[in-house]
Amino acid sequence: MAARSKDDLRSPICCILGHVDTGKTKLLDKIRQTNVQEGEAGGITQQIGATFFPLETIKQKTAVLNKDGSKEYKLPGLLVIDTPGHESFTNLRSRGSSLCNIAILVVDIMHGLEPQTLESLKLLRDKKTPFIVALNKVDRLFGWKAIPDNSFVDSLAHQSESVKREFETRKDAVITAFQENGLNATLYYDNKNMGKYVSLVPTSAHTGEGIPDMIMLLVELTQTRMSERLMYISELECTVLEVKVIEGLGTTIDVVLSNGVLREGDRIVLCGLNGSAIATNVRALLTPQPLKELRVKSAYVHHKEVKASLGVKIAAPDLEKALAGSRLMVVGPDDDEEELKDEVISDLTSLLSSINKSGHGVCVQASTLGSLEALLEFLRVSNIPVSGVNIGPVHRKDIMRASTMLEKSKELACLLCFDVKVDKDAEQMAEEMGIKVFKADIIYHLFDQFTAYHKQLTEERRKDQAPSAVFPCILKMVPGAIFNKKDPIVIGVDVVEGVMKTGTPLCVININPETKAKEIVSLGKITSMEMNHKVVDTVKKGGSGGGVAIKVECAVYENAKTFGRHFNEQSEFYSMISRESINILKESFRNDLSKEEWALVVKLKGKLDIV
Ligand SMILES: Nc1nc2c(ncn2[C@@H]2O[C@H](COP(=O)(O)OP(=O)(O)OP(=O)(O)O)[C@@H](O)[C@H]2O)c(=O)[nH]1
Repeated sequence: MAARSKDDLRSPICCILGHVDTGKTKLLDKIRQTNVQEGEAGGITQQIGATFFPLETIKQKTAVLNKDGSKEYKLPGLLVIDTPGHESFTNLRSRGSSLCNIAILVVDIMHGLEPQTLESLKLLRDKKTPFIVALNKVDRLFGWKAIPDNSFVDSLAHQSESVKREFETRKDAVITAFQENGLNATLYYDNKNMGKYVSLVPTSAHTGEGIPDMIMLLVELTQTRMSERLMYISELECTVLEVKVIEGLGTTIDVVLSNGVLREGDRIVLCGLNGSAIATNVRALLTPQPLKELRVKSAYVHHKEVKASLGVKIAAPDLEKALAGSRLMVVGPDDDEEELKDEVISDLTSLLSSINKSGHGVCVQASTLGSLEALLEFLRVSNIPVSGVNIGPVHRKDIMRASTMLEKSKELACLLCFDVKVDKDAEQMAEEMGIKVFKADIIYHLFDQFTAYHKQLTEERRKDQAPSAVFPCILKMVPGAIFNKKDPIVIGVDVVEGVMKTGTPLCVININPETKAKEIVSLGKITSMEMNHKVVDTVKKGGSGGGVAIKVECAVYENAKTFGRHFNEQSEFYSMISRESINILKESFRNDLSKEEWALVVKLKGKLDIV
């Protein structure tokens, strides 16, 4: 255990999340913009997938809020995870809390809460990650007068009454929207209870206003509310962000070291794409060259040892199949390598075990372990079964896997792709085989696409099956209402039970006078119905009033049945259901029948001896 001295404090790791175009990148750029003179010690350093702000920079950036010098700074710095491309972004969103101590959820003050804001919010709450909300783009309030890089409170005080009013209205709308999503939020300077309320920091990534407030809040929140344990270097905690091929280095992994120390030559284990763990030795630990040394030939600085928290590139053999989102562990002198391998791979296997063992479900594909986890959880909650998963770009073999569902269920013969590329061959193959491929960068868009497709297929199937669907009914003849005795039979009936539809085949049950055996006699199908001189196609129990005239036609003339011989005024007429027709009802018309009508299906099944 490292000594609990100030040298061993680690910097908190901060992620930025939010809906597209809210200004995440711009905010990052703005806080990265350095006032530190070139070459001055303690400057901001760009790391792999992250930017490090040393204490000195933090002090400078928050100076407008600390004019009397009363603020206390206990941190060595702050590591802000960059979210340049989409891939690492989703990775961080889904794996967020495992490497992120605090998050900034960016909301565009002009747009309020947007779909992805809610998705990010859910993730932060699920993972119990503390966060603040940057209410960005305040400079877009009509008539805003910018005071660059100023504290927000002071800037607001300089605005006209109408700007202040617009700010209040928009801020209140955001607070209400958060409330509707079960979250208490308030302006950070009104927040007296950080445990209960989330702080809103108004910012402008364009003018820099509110950015001192945001950084100060991050500092205060992390140093007061983060447990000491998290702050001190203890066990190694390291997460693979991205797997990248770099000329001259081969396949490398970009990792965030969130706790502990990594050394050149360390034996490391991590999760592999094919479900087995990778064990290899660190050949090089690399960070980008500081800006002032760009003239140096090599793009990277080599380190013998790196200490949390930071982003670092690892070059090592056998990383081709490394899995983004995976944990990385170091095999210590007392560790059993096999045990560690089992441990890292358990992240993947526990995910895989959550999928449907019966092999009935959609296939899903995601960019990283973290995003796969988020997607599977979403599908589980949405009751969409999953039969196969994979990570990385979609190839032909993934389409093959999805095609095994074609025979069982067309709806489920699809591939839900979250933030992954689909190669051309695979796309063509899917098209030829009739496998639907859905692609989206936002999880619930996949859900929307899938449910829309599901609905469309259900509608198509209902249309196809409608002629074979037999709704249950029991009919009685209205006394004397015989209009035609045979082919077509035309009689007046009442619906005693269930629902009568045009197209329903009818039968009667007679007892053979000699053998006393039960005989089910098919009469033909109802081809038309008329009530009060109007053509109708559905009549429910109790809805037949003074009777419905029905025409029953038999497809084969020789089979035609006659009044007086095969049925009479006392006969009960039944829908002639079958095993097949019941299955169709269950599959496509389940919700069209009431509980009572389903009970009638069971009753008719008994009467007609259907097993
Ligand atoms: N007026 C104003 N515009 C802003 C501000 N922040 C961002 N923008 C603009 O909003 C647009 C989106 O900003 P980005 O920083 O790319 O947004 P993002 O959230 O990173 O977007 P994605 O990476 O697509 O998710 C750009 O045109 C920015 O110039 C702000 O504070 N004020």
